Amino acid sequence: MNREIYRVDENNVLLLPFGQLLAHDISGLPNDLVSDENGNAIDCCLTENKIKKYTQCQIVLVNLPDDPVYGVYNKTCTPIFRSLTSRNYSCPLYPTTFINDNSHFIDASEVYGSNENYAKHLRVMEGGRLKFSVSNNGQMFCPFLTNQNKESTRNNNIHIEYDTGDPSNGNQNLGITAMQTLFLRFHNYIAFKLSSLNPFWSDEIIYQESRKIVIGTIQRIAYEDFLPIIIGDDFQEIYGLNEANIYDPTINPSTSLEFSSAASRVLHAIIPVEFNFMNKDYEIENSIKITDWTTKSDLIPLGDNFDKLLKGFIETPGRMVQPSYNFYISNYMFPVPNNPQYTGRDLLAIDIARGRDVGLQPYNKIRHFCGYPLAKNFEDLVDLIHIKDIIKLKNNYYSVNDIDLMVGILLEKHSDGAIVGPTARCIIADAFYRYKVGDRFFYDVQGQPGSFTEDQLKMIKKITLGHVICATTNVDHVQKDIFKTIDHNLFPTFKMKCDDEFDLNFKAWKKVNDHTEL
Ligand code: HEM
Ligand SMILES: [Ca+2]
Repeated sequence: MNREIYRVDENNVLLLPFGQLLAHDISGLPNDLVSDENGNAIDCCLTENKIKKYTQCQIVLVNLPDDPVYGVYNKTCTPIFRSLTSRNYSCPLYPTTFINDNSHFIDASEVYGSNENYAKHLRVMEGGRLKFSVSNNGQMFCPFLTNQNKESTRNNNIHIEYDTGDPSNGNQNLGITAMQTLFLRFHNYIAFKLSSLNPFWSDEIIYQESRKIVIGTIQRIAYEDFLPIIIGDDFQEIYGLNEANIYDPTINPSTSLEFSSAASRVLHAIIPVEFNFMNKDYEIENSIKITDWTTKSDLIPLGDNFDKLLKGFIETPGRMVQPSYNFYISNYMFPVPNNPQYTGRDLLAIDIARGRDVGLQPYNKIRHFCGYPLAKNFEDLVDLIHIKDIIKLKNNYYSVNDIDLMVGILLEKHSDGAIVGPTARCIIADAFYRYKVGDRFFYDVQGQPGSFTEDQLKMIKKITLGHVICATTNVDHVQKDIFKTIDHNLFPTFKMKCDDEFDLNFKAWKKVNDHTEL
């Protein structure tokens, strides 16, 4: 039985995996399993470990005995781990810095890796291509790692893990794995096109040029198709995010923890209960519930599943952002099959705990930072939060200054044209502004070494996620507004055939002189 009744959105499910891909481009806080002196995994839920013994056990979640879900399983503790910090050897005292495993820039690090060694490891070193595995029916996937080669960190029931630029998250669920696959294929597709146009190019030139195009494509989709849905067209304009990009070396392009550990996670609310596998006739052939699909990465290369999964993303209406996550993700995330003891987790509880782990300022301070009055009491929150929610806050927090950032921004009324409220919108816009203006290699920056030519830029600006899907899968129709649900019966003309409309031409990369180096 589906325990979840939720409002659906005009946006489709595809917004979710693309959003997650982007989220893990800019951040990945390592919070590894804790081991003892002998390297054995430690159970943070054992009484003696719960609070003091191991620093990383300090944020275990204590579940109350009357918890409607965990109470039934007599599960009084959920083991989660503190994020790792970096050592600071300098003299003056600085606040603790949290390690980010992924490069902060939006640079497709989830496809190429965040350091040179890993980037090399992912390459074939021939024809500019990335390594890949081939399924039984000849389709390309991220390289398969079997459990014999690499032990699954999450669940030893997974038969395949994929080698991606973001090893910690690329295997987390079918959605993100599908996006990793899509962009791996897109890289190799471009590499093939460029090497056909310029047969004299070396592996290195083809790899770097293809990589630049993939990064440019992800950046363009992020700013022109994805972000306006999240923060609203008007706000994006007012914030200066649509202006011609002039690199400013004084802008810090690092990921802020307010963004990665709170504002971006508001989009966890759009995680649906199920993913649908849909065939060419728009029939749902199979649906996988959240409690299952986080552990089913081996489903993707079977038969036509990959195409059907993408079709399902495009055609299924998404979940609306609302102040709660779906029932399954907030109770049963990452279950361990065949384990008689219930072990699911609560993503929302983890998000709140993570905010405390990394020391986020409370909601009241951040909303003030975003230009709203500092609330002196709960009632002052009424400008941004509905009165019925203020009452709930009052029942759960002692002071208005205690409200967790994650909780406050989830409860804010959505801003006009946006799917988040004013404080989340402000943090998200700030992050995207800095990723763009502070990035010397952002795709539309001109006059830097390696900047695209005018013709190349024109071409990049045309590439939508629809083009990427058409170029790399057997999905046959996509819509121009790729993140909107379009009813193919009511609006058949909004759907375009991949063959006709989504051709990609890379002639702007053709070098006339065989000796020209890029
Ligand atoms: C099926 C979909 C998703 C699942 C199952 C999922 C699950 C998770 C989990 C388990 C974490 C780590 C929590 C922690 O220990 O702190 C996480 C972190 C995060 N998620 Fe999601 N997520 C999903 C989709 C998304 C989406 C759509 C976004 C945003 C657009 C997003 C943004 C983030 C961010 C920014 C982090 C923090 C990354 C870091 O700094 O480590 N996630 N997510
Ligand atoms: Ca990155």
